[in-house]
Amino acid sequence: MTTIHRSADHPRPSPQGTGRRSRGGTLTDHRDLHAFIAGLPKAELHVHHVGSASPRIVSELAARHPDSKVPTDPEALVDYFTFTDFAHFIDVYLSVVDLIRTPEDVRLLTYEVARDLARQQVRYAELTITPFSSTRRGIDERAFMDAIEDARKAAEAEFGTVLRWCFDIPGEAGLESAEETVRLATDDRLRPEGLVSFGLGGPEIGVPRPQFKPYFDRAIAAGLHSVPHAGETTGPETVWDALTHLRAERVGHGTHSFQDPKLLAHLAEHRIPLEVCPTSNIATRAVRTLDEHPLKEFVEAGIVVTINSDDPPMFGTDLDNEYAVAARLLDLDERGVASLAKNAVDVSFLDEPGKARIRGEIDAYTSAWLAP
Ligand SMILES: O=C(O)c1cccc(C(=O)CC[C@H]2O[C@@H](n3cnc4c(=O)[nH]cnc43)[C@H](O)[C@@H]2O)c1
Ligand SMILES: [Zn+2]
Repeated sequence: MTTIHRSADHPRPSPQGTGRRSRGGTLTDHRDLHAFIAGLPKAELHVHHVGSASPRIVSELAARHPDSKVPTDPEALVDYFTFTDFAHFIDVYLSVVDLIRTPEDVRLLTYEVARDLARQQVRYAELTITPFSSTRRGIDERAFMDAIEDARKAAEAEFGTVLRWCFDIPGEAGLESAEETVRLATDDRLRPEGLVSFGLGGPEIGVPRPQFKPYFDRAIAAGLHSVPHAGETTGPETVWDALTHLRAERVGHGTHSFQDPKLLAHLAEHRIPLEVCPTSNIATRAVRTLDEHPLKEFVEAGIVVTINSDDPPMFGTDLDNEYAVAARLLDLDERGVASLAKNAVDVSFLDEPGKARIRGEIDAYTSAWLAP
């Protein structure tokens, strides 16, 4: 694993505010900025389905399936969700995947994840789902698609949160998983209405990106957008591979891009956004401390960045906290945070009327907040 080590160590990340100009020209207390973020309409572009299972959802699933090794007690879950490295994170992640055994589990998870997003004023989310992990565990493919679609429609009607899907290949599971994922994503009889993109997740070490080119070609030919993870735990060459071979339109993480100035310039020039997930990078130990996170270097290089939560309960975070972290790293006031939130809307795969509606909400909320 390529790990960024640049300054003194810190414990668990905690966003801190600095004085910033705000309402009526006074300095913004960081508590004000947190309150602003909490009410800000947002879009989340990089968040995993199973990785979004809150302690409440995990407990409910574990109670349904008591033979699981996943603890049901929320306090024990905090320890369980402390990772020694990325490989350990994936082991724990798969133990939670093992809790999802029936279409009703899939529906519960999806619907409850939408409820948690709505609580944070998330108006639109692209949820990364790994259908291979469920179908290989015996969930019927038709029932799986119906469960996510049923939850999507209910969530939009009841919470007002629009969900879309990214189906990702769990790369370490091999080309069999790639074939199965692209089949599920492109078969007209199965492909869910909410599916907009195609991804690649799991460990990067020992899982070269180019081998997945034929599967991305098929997904792209079927109208899906390409959004692989790359440069999370390996270097900039993986990001180049994702751009060249997988035709990435956005890059999941892209953290180690900062090691290659030519790559930074390319991402900026071609307006290829990075889906940045700061706390995730600390929790999986891809980056040592938040102060060493390259977010600011990306912005200074002119790259479009979006702020995301990845696997929020597993990383002890949520989207609001990720915006607070970004505000601190980039020294942003309310307008700066609102502009970050609009980046995510702009580069999302939502239709134009939907984007215009959320942009309008962000502007109206920000103006009302800053009004004297
Ligand atoms: O489901 C299986 O049986 C299976 C077998 C072998 C390997 C895998 C995986 O590698 C699954 C990885 C899983 O992790 C998800 N994920 C969540 N957060 C991240 C992240 O920060 N970076 C990369 N992957 C992540 C991803 O969606 C994969 O589904 C599974
Ligand atoms: Zn991810």
